Amino acid sequence: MESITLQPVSRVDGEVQIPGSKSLSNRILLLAALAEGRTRITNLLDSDDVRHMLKALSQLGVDYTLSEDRQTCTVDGIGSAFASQGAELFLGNAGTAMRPLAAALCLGKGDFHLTGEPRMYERPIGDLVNALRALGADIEYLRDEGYPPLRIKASGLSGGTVGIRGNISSQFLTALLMAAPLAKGDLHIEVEGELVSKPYIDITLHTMQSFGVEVENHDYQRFVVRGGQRYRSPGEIMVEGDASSASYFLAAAAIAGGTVRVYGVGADSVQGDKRFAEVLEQMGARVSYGPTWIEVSRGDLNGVDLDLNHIPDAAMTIATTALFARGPTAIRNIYNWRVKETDRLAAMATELRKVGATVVEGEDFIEITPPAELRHAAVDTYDDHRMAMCFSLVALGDTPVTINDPGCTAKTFPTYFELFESICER
Ligand SMILES: O=C(O)C1=C[C@@H](OP(=O)(O)O)[C@@H](O)[C@H](O)C1
Ligand SMILES: C=C(OP(=O)(O)O)C(=O)O
Repeated sequence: MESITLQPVSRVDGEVQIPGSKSLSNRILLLAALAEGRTRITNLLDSDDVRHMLKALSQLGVDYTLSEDRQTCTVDGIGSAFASQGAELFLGNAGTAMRPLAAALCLGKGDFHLTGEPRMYERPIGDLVNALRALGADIEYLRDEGYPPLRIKASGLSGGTVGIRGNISSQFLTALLMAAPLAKGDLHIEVEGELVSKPYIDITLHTMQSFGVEVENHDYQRFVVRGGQRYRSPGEIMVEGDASSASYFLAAAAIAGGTVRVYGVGADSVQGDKRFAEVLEQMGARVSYGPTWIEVSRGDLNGVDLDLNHIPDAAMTIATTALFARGPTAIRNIYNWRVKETDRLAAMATELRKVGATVVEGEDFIEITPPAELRHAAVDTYDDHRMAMCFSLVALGDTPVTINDPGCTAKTFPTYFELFESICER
């Protein structure tokens, strides 16, 4: 389908079970593959990013079985690093596959090519490659210096002390941390500069702990991981619902509730994006929590001025929620929006203007002043699932919205538009 037009929605109400977290699904799959023993994973996300990880693991010789709905996966861990000759792994545009696999593959033996979609070749990986090279890895850039595709000739990683820059993507640190226990010696990792997207490191440490590995965390500045270890299967592990995916439903309730309750992510969630609900509350929505759910009801929304570096994905949802607030909203410290699925700062500014907002786009911030009346526009989505999902919220005003290429939500949320419809009243 080329585009979808959502007619104006007068009210939203209901309950939604949010599909599994992308971040947890891909971490758990990788660690289950490396671990000793069999792991039964439930509530796995079925989306493009996860399919890329699954296919890569299969090419690397990992045996697993999937249920018919692909949400239960039993993985037979190999109990060591990967060994393979000439594997070419196509990882689409999945950062959670590219970065962690690049590090994990260096641990083993063999020759690997990591490829992806054109946009993946514009997403930086140089900081991670530099750190891996310092630990003895042989990695070659096959096109542009600092970007995939990569060729890795693996022969193991040494221990030692290594620096990693933190200001572009936390996924570089995540990748090093997850590889570290299988390095030959103890690894001391020092974060250089600001660490962005910090809560994703908690997801990493939590997942490693589920697979039997403890990490010394010195205030997110220095990490120590003992080398020569193995991951151990926890037996069974359930993937939480995706907190970033939940943000669209919670925002819809804040704008046009009724009340919406999302199940799968709640107060007990390990995902930083659960804190999106706090931002809605600051804007004026009513929010309540259970251990595994969050509920939001409509409020009179006011604009906010916030540093949302800790929730970069859910922060995009605030940009379109801002269309329904009184006064301007500023979202700050989000430079790395520019190196994700698209340049999200530029894309967001362009499309918000199309629906009538006044927008200031800074190098690392965006300021949005809502229009008196929203305009019907055909919104371009730039092959970015979050652009498509964020702009669906425009239908909560009095005008329709047309979303071009809605199928791009398949990266993390293939069933998004169906579930969104399930809470809409017209
Ligand atoms: O580690 C992860 O699972 C992720 C980390 C974040 O990326 P950055 O660390 O690049 O901001 C986030 O945007 C991405 O969707 C998932
Ligand atoms: C930035 C994102 O994805 P990735 O895991 O590819 O970095 C995202 O899902 O918003």
